[in-house]
Amino acid sequence: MAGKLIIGNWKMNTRAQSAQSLVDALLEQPACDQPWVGVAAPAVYLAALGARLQGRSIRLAAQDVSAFASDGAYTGEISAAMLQDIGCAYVLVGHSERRQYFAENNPQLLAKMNNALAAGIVPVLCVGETLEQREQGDYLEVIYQQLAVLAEINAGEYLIAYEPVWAIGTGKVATLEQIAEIHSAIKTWCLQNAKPSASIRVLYGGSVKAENAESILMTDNVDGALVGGASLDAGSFRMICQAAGKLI
Ligand SMILES: O=C(CO)COP(=O)(O)O
Repeated sequence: MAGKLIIGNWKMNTRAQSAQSLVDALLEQPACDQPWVGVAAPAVYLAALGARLQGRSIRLAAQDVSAFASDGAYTGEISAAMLQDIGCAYVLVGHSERRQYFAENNPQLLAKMNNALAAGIVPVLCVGETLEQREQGDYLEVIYQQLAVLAEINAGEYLIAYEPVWAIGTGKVATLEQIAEIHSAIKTWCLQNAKPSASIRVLYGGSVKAENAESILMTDNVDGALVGGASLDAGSFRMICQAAGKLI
């Protein structure tokens, strides 16, 4: 798909009613009800939102998927097949908050990626360095280690999201130069090391807002945005989607 992709990551926010209202508000906006717009809602609301989105263009996304492939005795887990069953098109894999709070590592993330791909869901591998890693200067090495998962994947369509940890929820957006440097490095690494599908697409995430979306989306090698806080406000998210729509 050409053009820019926008995925809103709601994280652990909303209630059944507010999740429904948010999706309803987005569906009313032609800029948002597009196949290049996705919403990553909390797992417990995905089924209801999937039903609401049937026949519409906005894509449903999950925030995580189990590393276990098949049904079975894995209390609390949600499989890729379950996510596919309720209409998820995308799933986030290895978000920095999951790496931080759940110690997710490359072997687990590879299993999650493969499970999503086997279920026909496009996984979005999230990578990014902490402030300390950036200040130490070895941030590219950190990102390459996170990307190493992709070298183990044989086929299938996936996305990458570059989210510098220091820019998430902080209001500190990376500069356009920093974004361009990393996105270009990610694509070069993938060309040399991964067995990608048709194209390598890299989204940027970290304090993307209505005010900065257009300049970020116009930056070299930025194929879209993964939006946290601003995706919880229908007006802000609409403006970000509008900025993306102008660039098709
Ligand atoms: O983590 C993010 C999206 O996955 C970014 O969050 P913010 O847009 O709130 O900084």
